[in-house]
Amino acid sequence: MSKATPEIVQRVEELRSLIEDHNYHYYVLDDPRIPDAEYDRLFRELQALETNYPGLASDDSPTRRVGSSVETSFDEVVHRIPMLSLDNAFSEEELRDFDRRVRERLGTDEDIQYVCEPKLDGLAVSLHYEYGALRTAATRGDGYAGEDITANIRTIPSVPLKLRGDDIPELVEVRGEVYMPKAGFEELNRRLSERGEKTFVNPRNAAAGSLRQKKSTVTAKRPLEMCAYSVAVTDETLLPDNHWAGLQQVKSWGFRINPEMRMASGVEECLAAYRELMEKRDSLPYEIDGIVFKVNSLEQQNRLGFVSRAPRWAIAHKFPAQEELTVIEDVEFQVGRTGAVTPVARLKPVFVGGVTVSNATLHNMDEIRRLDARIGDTVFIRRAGDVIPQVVKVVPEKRPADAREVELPEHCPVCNSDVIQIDGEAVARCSGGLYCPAQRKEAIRHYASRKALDIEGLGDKWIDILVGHELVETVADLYRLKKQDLTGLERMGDKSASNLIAAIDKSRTPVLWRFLYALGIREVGEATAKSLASHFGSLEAIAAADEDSLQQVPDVGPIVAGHIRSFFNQPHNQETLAALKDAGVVWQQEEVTEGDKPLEGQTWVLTGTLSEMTRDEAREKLESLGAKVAGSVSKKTACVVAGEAAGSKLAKAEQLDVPILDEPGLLALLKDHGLEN
Ligand SMILES: NC(=O)c1ccc[n+]([C@@H]2O[C@H](COP(=O)([O-])OP(=O)(O)OC[C@H]3O[C@@H](n4cnc5c(N)ncnc54)[C@H](O)[C@@H]3O)[C@@H](O)[C@H]2O)c1
Ligand SMILES: [Zn+2]
Repeated sequence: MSKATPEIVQRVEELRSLIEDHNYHYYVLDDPRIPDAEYDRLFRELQALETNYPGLASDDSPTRRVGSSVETSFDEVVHRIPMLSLDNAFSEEELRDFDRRVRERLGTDEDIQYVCEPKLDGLAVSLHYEYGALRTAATRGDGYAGEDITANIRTIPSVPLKLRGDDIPELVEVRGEVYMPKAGFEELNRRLSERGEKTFVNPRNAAAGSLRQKKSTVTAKRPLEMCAYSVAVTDETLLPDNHWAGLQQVKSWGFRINPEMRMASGVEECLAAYRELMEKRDSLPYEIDGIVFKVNSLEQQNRLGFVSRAPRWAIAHKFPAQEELTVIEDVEFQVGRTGAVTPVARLKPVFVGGVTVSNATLHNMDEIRRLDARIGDTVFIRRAGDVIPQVVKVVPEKRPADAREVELPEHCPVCNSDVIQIDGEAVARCSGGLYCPAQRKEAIRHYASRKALDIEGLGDKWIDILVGHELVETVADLYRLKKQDLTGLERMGDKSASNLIAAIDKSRTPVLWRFLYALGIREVGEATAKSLASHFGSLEAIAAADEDSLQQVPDVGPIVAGHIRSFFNQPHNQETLAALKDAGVVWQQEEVTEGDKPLEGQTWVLTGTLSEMTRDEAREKLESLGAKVAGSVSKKTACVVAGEAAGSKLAKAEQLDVPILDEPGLLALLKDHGLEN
């Protein structure tokens, strides 16, 4: 063995202090500064140096100790039996080595019986029960003493406060993992980020942060669960002689144990269990970062014993890391089909979660500001399962001097229309909705939809074909299509081509509100389109109105007015409207069209005096919605409109249980159907 050079001595010192520092951020602050994979590399580098240069070994080294000594406001709990860590295997080879060492130490060639347990990614807790009642709960801390978190533990529903069953030993210690299921983690982070608060990097840190709250009322609101994975009692004869049976005992006392747990005989079965669990990893409702193999026989466990920080009878075979560090090389903006302009980080390619990742979403500008992410920054990338990779954290210490802030582009990178960020909305949008190629299919789909121009047969399939063959770029192109353009396209027969052309043709004379709605202006739904149409009377008037005049219209507030204005301000949208006109599309201010008679088949009765309109006007309006207006009330009457001083007809309606509407009710109904007074 060679003697350590000064460089090596220095590196060992450096690694020790780095690791101590990372331990502090991870275990005490629950806010790691580097991903676990990165930490594990530093740890292994130190382990390797200490093995190669035994002269450098030291009891103070983090490789000999567990966790981090904690100085917190929690009371200290000294562990009766130390709470150790686990050795890791990162490859099949390392697992085989472990199994070989176990057999050598036990002096046997026979297959070892192992219990395979998912390695839940949370934090270890130790629970003490006296006479079956929960007394104290502690975190692992530095392995010898942890924090008293009894009040917080009590808020976790899967922790029994009293053990079930009869012959329970006087003193029982159950250990297990407290963790936060994936769904609860996503939800918690969503809530935190909405409030602009700091989010958790992963479910493990969220679980630790939640359990180590000063106020147990906060912990109670966090979705924590617990699974037991070991048990100890003062009198060992009271327990079965193997780990598996011990866990069944714990289960019978009312604890949850992990349902994926199984037995394996020999290392090959362990490796098979590893592969199977790995397959399942993404579909489990909680995060696991590997599988723990434990020698089942307690007698064998005792013979194997411990080294400084871990038992010799167990090992954690790790899964590929789901978090890694990389660098944001650039941020580009993508335009979605509804015009949302989304920042995407271009990354220095990094292998994470089993694949090479070179892009990650940054969601929106608020998220970038919350993370304080800049181009050039070193960041944590997280890729768990099929979820799109996310930037979860910036490492501020690694920010280069020339890091650049991310700016929202003023113009759509696809169509060059203005990008609009409305106050109070997180998402920025391209305002060239009618023209923008990124929004093309969605714009056509909306234009043709039932409530808009109702072009029968123009569904996703046709839209894909028409756009794919570049026959249609904007909705105006629909009206230039000829049958011969369509026949022969992907299985489209003569008949369906003729039908489509006919359906498009039928849509040339829409009523104004439908046309307005069909334009797909953000936040202009059916009701708003109706209000706008009846208020302004023509598209030209709406296009020319300023934000103040737009806000005169009921249900148009500043946000909607902003969207309308920016839509009509876009030259490309104006061109498309002109092209529609050229193509012979005429929109008309006719209030109710054939087929849009919501009161069809109903008989209404008017009684009493109305203040806002005459009875004749009310009758006309109801008739325009399809109602028949009659003079007397019967069981068949759909509704009676009762104004001031209504008399016998109202009484009759009440007697017959016919619905009654007062004047404000009538006005609201008419307004809903675009009939303003
Ligand atoms: N990113 C950082 O800065 C940083 C710092 C310190 C530690 N870490 C990470 O923490 C880990 C090392 O910490 P560790 O000492 O807690 O070891 P560990 O997490 O690798 O293994 C021990 C722990 O596994 C857990 N566990 C889950 N299921 C279990 C089961 N069925 N049986 C027994 N234990 C089970 C227990 O909480 C136990 O304490 C590494 O993954 C390391 O990357 C990261
Ligand atoms: Zn655009």
